[in-house]
Amino acid sequence: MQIKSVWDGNEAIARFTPRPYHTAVPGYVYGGLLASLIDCHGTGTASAAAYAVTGREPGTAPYLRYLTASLRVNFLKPTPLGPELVIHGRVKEMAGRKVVVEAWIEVNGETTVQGEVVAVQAPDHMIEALLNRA
Ligand SMILES: CCCCCCCCCCCCCCCC(=O)SCCNC(=O)CCNC(=O)[C@H](O)C(C)(C)COP(=O)(O)OP(=O)(O)OC[C@H]1O[C@@H](n2cnc3c(N)ncnc32)[C@H](O)[C@@H]1OP(=O)(O)O
Repeated sequence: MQIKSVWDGNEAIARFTPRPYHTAVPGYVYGGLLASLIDCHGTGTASAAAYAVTGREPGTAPYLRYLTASLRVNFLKPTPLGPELVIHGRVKEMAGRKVVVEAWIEVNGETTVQGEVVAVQAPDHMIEALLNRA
């Protein structure tokens, strides 16, 4: 998704403006795209939180990267196509290699999508693959 998730010490925020081809019902954003945003931002939030609790600088080695073990998405209201979406992520639970992140999407100040990501720390060989991707 190429989103940039920014950690503010309490939660992570990302912004994304869907394009006209991200549509299913005319005028509204495709749900699969919204689920992907929750997924990407949820795993990014898990990573940022893992660095924060260990007092480490984000993005430094040894790398802390997360895989999606479970993704749940509730579409509360149709999401209008056009305005910028604000994706929020907040840690609900953190234990061992697992981080549970609650995430939601706001448009025009209204929450239209709510989700939860169970993220598990990626094994070393997958972290290598993530770091080496084009
Ligand atoms: C803000 C700044 C940003 C920073 C910059 C970040 C940049 C970041 C960019 C990269 C971002 C890439 C994001 C990729 C996001 C995908 O797209 S990942 C692709 C889709 N996911 C997959 O392919 C995963 C496939 N599944 C697996 O590989 C394995 O099942 C898993 C998920 C690694 C878990 O297996 P495992 O390592 O054997 O883990 P296991 O010991 O069984 O379980 C560990 C814990 O997780 C729990 N768990 C495992 N599976 C589940 C499940 N399905 N449901 C609930 N709990 C579960 C277990 O119960 C256990 O919990 P505890 O008992 O410890 O409480």
